[in-house]
Amino acid sequence: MSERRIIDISQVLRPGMPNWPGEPEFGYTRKAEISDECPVNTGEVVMSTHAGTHADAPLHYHAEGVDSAASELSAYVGECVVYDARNAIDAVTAEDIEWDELEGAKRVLFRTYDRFPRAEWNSRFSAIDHEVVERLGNQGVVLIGTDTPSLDPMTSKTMDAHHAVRRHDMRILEGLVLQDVAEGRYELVALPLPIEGADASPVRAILRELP
Ligand SMILES: N[C@@H](CC(=O)c1ccccc1NC=O)C(=O)O
Ligand SMILES: [Zn+2]
Ligand SMILES: [Zn+2]
Repeated sequence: MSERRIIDISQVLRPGMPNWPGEPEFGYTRKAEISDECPVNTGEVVMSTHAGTHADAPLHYHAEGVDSAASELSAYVGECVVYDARNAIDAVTAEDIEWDELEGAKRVLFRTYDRFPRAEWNSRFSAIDHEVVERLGNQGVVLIGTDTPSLDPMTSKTMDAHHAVRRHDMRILEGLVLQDVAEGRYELVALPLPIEGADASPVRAILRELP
C-alpha cells in the first residue's frame, strides 16, 4: 500500500513575510531558554489574523458571523479542485473560467500567481469576481480558496466577493501557495485553530493526491 503524497500549500510564517499594510508584523520571540536552570525553550507569537495562509471566519465580514472557534470544520476537509486562473487580469471573472472543469466541485482553489510573491507585498493581486462566487455557491461549492491575500481587491470597501460567500454560507481560504501544484482534483485539509472571538485563523493547508 503506497502512502498518498502530501503537498504543503502553506506559507512559512517568518519575520519580514509579506503582510497587510498596517497590520502587526509577524514575530516569534523566545521567552524561556534552555539552560542549567530551565529545561525547555518556549516562545511567543504575534501576528495578524490575516497573515500567511489563513481561513477567514464569517465574523471577519459579518458582525454577527461565527468566530474561528465556532466554525464548523466540514468545509475545510475533503475533495477539492485546484483551478489555474493565471489567464485572469485584475480579477477572475466568469468569462475567464472553463466551467466544465468545475462541475461537481465542492471546494475550489484558484491559482492566480505564476510564482508566489514570497519577498514583498503585492497590492495588485487578482481578486475573484463576486459573480464567480455567486455561481459557485449556486453550484453547491462549500469553500473557495485563493493564492492571493483576499477574494476582494485590496482597496475594496464593499467586499462583494466576501458577501457573496456569506449569502451561500461558504468558507474562505486565502494566501495559499499553489505555484507547484498541477491543476486537478485533490483532497484538502486546512483547519482553522479554535481561537475564541477571532475573525480569522492561520491554517496548515495540505493537499493529498487522491487514491
Ligand atoms: N479582506 C482581507 C483582509 C482585509 O480586508 C484587511 C486585513 C487587514 C487589515 C485591513 C483589511 N481590510 C481593510 O479594509 C482578508 O479577507 O483577508
Ligand atoms: Zn483574510
Ligand atoms: Zn478574506
